[in-house]
Amino acid sequence: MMFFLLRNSGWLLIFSMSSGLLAGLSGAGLIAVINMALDSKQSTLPQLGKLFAELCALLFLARIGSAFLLMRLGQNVIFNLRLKLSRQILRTSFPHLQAIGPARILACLTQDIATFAEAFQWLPMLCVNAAIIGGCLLYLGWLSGTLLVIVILAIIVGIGGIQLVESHAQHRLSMARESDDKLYGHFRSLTQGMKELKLHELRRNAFLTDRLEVAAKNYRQHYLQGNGFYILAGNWGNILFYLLIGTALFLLPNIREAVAGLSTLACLDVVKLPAWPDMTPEIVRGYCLTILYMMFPLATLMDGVPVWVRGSIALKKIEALTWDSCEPESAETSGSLSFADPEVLMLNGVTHRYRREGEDRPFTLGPLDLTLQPGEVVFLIGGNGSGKTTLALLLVGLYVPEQGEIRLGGQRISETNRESYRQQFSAVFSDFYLFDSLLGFQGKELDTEARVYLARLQLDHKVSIENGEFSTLDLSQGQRKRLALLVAYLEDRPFYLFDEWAADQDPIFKKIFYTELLPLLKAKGKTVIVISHDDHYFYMADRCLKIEDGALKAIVAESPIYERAEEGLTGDAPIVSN
Ligand SMILES: Nc1ncnc2c1ncn2[C@@H]1O[C@H](COP(=O)(O)OP(=O)(O)OP(=O)(O)O)[C@@H](O)[C@H]1O
Repeated sequence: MMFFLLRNSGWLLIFSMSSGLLAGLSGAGLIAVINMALDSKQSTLPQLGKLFAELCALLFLARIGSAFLLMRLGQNVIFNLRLKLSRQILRTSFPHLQAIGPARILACLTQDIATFAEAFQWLPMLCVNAAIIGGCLLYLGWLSGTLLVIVILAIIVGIGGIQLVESHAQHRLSMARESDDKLYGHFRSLTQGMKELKLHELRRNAFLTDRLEVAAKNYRQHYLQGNGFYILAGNWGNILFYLLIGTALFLLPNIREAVAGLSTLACLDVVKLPAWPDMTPEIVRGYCLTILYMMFPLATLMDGVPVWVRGSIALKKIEALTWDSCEPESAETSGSLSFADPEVLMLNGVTHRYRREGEDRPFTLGPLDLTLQPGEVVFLIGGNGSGKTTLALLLVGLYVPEQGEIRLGGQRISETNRESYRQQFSAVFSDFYLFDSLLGFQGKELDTEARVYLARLQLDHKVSIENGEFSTLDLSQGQRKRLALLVAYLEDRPFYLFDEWAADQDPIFKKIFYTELLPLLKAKGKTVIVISHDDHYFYMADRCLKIEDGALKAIVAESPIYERAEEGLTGDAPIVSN
């Protein structure tokens, strides 16, 4: 974690740490002055008082400086991390994001960053307290080298004990974090499957007890064990300091007598034993004061260690989400080749395969060849799981063909121009997402233009648009899909893809979609790919392509399904004729 900080804001970290060190040294200096004042004559008190006031001011300024700098550093790092992570997610290939899964990504964006931020809130305290302890040790060394050795030995024993439990604690906290991922997945099911859970008591109970409760229990268990070890370690360190005070107060002043008594008992030669320091009352008082003064920083340090460890685990977790950030952030930076529209789109021998663990026969789409002409309306039809959406994702460039190639206007689509290629498509997927404003659109006439489409899509009585913001998104699924269509219209791109767009529309709007909106796009020279199960409207397509188990078949005019559609519906007259 420290390397991460140094990499990101090295100078700020160095300044804040130096300031923390100054605070620590001034704190230790204050103890020394107090100790001297307790023992000094009346005549030296004014000088000591002046020194005391100066050290107080220095401590105040250094602590504030260090805390502010570290707070700023922390917030800078969190800000950068949030943006970097979001950018990385957007640059990661779509299949990789699918493989990671939304629960893990969400846990990373919320939980891990929050834990990391929490660790940062401790950082100022950790640094200042570490510096205070350092300063106190220096003062102890100045008081008596022997006492410093004893304290350092105690610290080594303390740290040894802490190390002993730390690996266990860290392991448990890592496991708690793993359980957290699972919990997030269940929380997603809880919020998204609300209706299904409410309607089925047995399912609800099974979900609560077998899934959510188990994951929550695991989390609690690992968290308690992990932090329990830290509590043990913290208190072990604490009691060690009382033992040190006891040693100085009761043992060391009588050490000669105690050693002599013991050696007589053991028949040892006392003269060969090392001489013990003279423990003057001033030294003992200074020593006890310093140890007492060190106890609070030490306890804070101990409390902060698990937070710091959790922060490190969160950071590792963030870094472990190996984003394959190979995609350029924007079409301009991708070294893109521009595509003049309208263009012919060709798929030659394109394949895509899903690999899933434990699956005997992975689904494979293709190899398939397909040519789409500008201004063509093509319907993609086929049974569930036949590969329509997979083909759609390949067409829009979200999936990269494993074999074969895609060409637009003769240009082969590769890593360098894929981002530009994707910008040629407007799509409404069956699992579309609707933003609450017209993000990424510019122009003074945007609201006016959008309002025209709102009226055409019969949404103007439900939604209004002001400065590109929709007044509401609390709409039915069909209405929300119409808004998504409006956004697609405004994008005005050469290729349109609708994945079962009409599935949620009522018969009247279905008819408007197939008989008016699609011909309008065709008239504008757009290439339109429509995934549809509405065989009543297949006659509106220039071509119908059927997918069966990943293989593409063109349905020619003589095909029964096409004929049936043509026979049944040639009488449908468009409602709007422009
Ligand atoms: N992300 C994925 N990982 C693994 N397998 C997948 C994934 N997405 C789809 N599949 C599998 O690929 C096959 C084709 O899926 P696809 O979604 O393309 O079908 P579809 O024709 O659009 O179906 P539907 O009409 O039900 O939407 C299915 O067998 C599906 O289980």
